[in-house]
Amino acid sequence: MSSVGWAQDAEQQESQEAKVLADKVDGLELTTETEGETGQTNDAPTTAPSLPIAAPPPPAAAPPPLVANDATSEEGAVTAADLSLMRKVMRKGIVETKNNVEIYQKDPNNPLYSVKSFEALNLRPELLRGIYEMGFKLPSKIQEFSLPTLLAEPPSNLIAQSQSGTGKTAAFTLAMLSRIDPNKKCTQALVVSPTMELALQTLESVRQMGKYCTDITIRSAVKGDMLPRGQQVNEHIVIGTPGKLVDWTSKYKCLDLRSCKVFVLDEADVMIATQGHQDQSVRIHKQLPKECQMMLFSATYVDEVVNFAKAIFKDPVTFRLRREDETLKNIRQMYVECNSTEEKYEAISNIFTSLVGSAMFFCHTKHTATFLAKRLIDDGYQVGILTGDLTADERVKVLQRFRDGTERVLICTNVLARGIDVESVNLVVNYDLPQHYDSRRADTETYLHRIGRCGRFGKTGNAINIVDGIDDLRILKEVEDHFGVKVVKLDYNSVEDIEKLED
Ligand SMILES: Nc1ncnc2c1ncn2[C@@H]1O[C@H](COP(=O)(O)OP(=O)(O)OP(=O)(O)O)[C@@H](O)[C@H]1O
Repeated sequence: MSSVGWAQDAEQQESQEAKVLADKVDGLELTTETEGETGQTNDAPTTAPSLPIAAPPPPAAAPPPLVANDATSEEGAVTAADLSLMRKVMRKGIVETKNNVEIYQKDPNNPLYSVKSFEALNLRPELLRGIYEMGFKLPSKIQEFSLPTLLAEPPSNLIAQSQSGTGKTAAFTLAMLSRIDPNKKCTQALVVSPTMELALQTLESVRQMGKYCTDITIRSAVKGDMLPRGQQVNEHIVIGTPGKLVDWTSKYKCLDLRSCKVFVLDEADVMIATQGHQDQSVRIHKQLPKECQMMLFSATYVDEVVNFAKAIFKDPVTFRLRREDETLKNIRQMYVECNSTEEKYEAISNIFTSLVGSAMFFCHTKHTATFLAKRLIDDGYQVGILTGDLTADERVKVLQRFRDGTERVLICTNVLARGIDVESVNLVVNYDLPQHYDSRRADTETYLHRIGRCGRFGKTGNAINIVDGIDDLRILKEVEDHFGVKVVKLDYNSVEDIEKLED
């Protein structure tokens, strides 16, 4: 779904998806929103939309009491011994995590490694104050590499790849904040994100890093944001989704990009690879001045996407990873073999029972996510569910509850596969393996992004794939071959394999 081929025509894609998935693949906000949601209105002014401020996540090592199914099964997909192994592995991960970052930042082969300090990157004192207050000590590799490139004069365009959770957001945020001239009251930087959740999360990161740049203004442009009729956006930084930004720039003409100096395409590969997003991104791009600096970031890129980007963005500096470096060693990848939907459910409820920390369970469709959430809730488990079916307000609330630790399990679709950063998440479960439903091949990019919701910035993470049948085993094998990794079967006999995974 995420990369149906960037050259594929939108109609063809829609009809294929309609045929293949009656209940619709969820994950990307492709459509232009309805006028009521998007347009200018005569409603009370909402120029500064109230946005959630991320609360610090609860300590991961203090799991709340389990709700139901506390007894572990002795038979079936996951045995009691497997579960106790998993609990042990997860607990061990939480203890190790505390010391990981400092160790990793001294290892030249690690993506968090750096030789320079933030001071040596010539950042403004206000920005240094902001990032030190966030607890950052040293830059990661992508920050150390990209910031000097992005801040050099004349500005260069950049296409950058770095593993999930290695600080790409801070890299472009610091560059963007450095380039704003607060004396000019107009939009000077635009960030385009594939989903509302990611746009709002980025907004919050920019707020935190820019906390001491008090003269810089920021706003979102996502589903539910409205402007009073006739009002123009004049915030220095605007962060939004493509549909809303196209509406504001082309339809309502309330966002003028002629003074924009920085354009960030976050999750650039999916923005280019998905036809609807590509069209919208190109439309926005056309309104930017020629000299506007382009910054493209993602954890995954296929060659066609990079070639397309290189053709559009003038002389970009490119920073790519080798395939074998794309996966993070601090995420243990495992699988559980099941033989029916019933066994899948049993595995899921057992995993729930052994949970330490927080988890995201990924389903391919809204329909499956709803089914799974309902069944778990009926059985007494406390879970959150987030799919594209919810209203903007509901989505914000559900994610906030998960960040706060009110629910420790969030059942979701690919809407949350990319970019979402919730510190307490130490387990990702693929209830459905990510695949391209047209070709039935593994969707390796989505796989990487999904598992990247844990194991962030040096933390230890666990990914469990629920495998049901021969097709799933084949998909898992494709994942292994693509990344050159071993996904270990979760059973008691593989304890050594599992513990070895991150050594
Ligand atoms: N230099 C740093 N020191 C400590 N923590 C950092 C540093 N840079 C970023 N972080 C933290 O690491 C986490 C992951 O960063 P971020 O979300 O930017 O990763 P990313 O590379 O954009 O991931 P993804 O590919 O999933 O979008 C965040 O919580 C962020 O605050």
